[in-house]
Amino acid sequence: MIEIDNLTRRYGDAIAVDAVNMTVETGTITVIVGTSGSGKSTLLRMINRLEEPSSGEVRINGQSTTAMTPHLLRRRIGYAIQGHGLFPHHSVARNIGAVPRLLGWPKDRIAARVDELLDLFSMPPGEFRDRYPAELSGGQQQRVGVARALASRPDLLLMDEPFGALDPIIRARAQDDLLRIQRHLGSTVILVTHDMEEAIRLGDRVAVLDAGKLVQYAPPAQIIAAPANDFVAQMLGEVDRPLRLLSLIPVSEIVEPGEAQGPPIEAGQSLREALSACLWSGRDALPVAQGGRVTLAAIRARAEHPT
Ligand SMILES: Nc1ncnc2c1ncn2[C@@H]1O[C@H](COP(=O)(O)OP(=O)(O)OP(=O)(O)O)[C@@H](O)[C@H]1O
Repeated sequence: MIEIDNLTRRYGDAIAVDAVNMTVETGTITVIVGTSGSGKSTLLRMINRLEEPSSGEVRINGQSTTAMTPHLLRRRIGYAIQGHGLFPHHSVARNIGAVPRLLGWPKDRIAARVDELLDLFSMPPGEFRDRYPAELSGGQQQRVGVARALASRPDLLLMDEPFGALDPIIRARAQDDLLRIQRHLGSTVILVTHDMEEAIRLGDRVAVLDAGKLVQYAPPAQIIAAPANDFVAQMLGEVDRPLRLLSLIPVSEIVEPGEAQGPPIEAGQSLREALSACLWSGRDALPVAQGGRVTLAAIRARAEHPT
């Protein structure tokens, strides 16, 4: 568990992060979202002490980070940034193995870990381990950056706009990769983005920052259904709120007995996908592969503003 306790960072008279309190559960993804200059990166960088707090503290599993040597702390915490920050003159394998090497792992253990991570990120080791960053696409470089951050099995992975530079299709794939790998490894992830869509897609909990203050910290469904103030509502974009809400609810929640025509939808797919299938095919109900049906009327009822 990561406890952020009254964490504050001042630069002269300006307050970049203003008395933030939040608790991050082990094995979850927390996304910090806010507009430019809201203090997201500063908050993230105080967790691994790339920035020192002006006041307050961070505790990892009950232990205050102020008591730890910064560079030793940083070896325990993975850190991935936009533009990946790979060493250009080191091979992919050497880049991924950087922290395990610092930790003194034996060579064969590092090599096995590099191959395991490349496999996990769908980059065949035989093809990729000896390449240099310049011989990779932007998306592949990004994956190597995240693989490097995960290499030593850190307790915690901090990610600062890791997918910011990617085009929308590669970005969606990178997000899926992260979700899959996080579930597989059970890592605790804290990720910074300015994109609310990304926050809702990835976060078990979403922390909204405005001018250094934490204005809401809640699961995505709650942020959408009950934004804490106008700023959060604005970040969500009023027009898309019903669709965002539907994207979080599986078909299984509103499946009902009965028949429907046409190709079936899976119970695990989202109501947003079901709505899209209804609109595209002009039908007002879809059969569900696991039995029963889902109707347009029931989807509409779930998209209405919660009272
Ligand atoms: N080293 C510094 N010296 C002075 N002010 C700083 C410093 N670093 C950050 N700031 C200020 O602190 C505030 C928060 O910056 P921070 O980089 O944390 O914001 P951010 O939300 O990550 O923004 P962005 O999305 O643009 O990266 C900004 O007003 C910034 O100008």
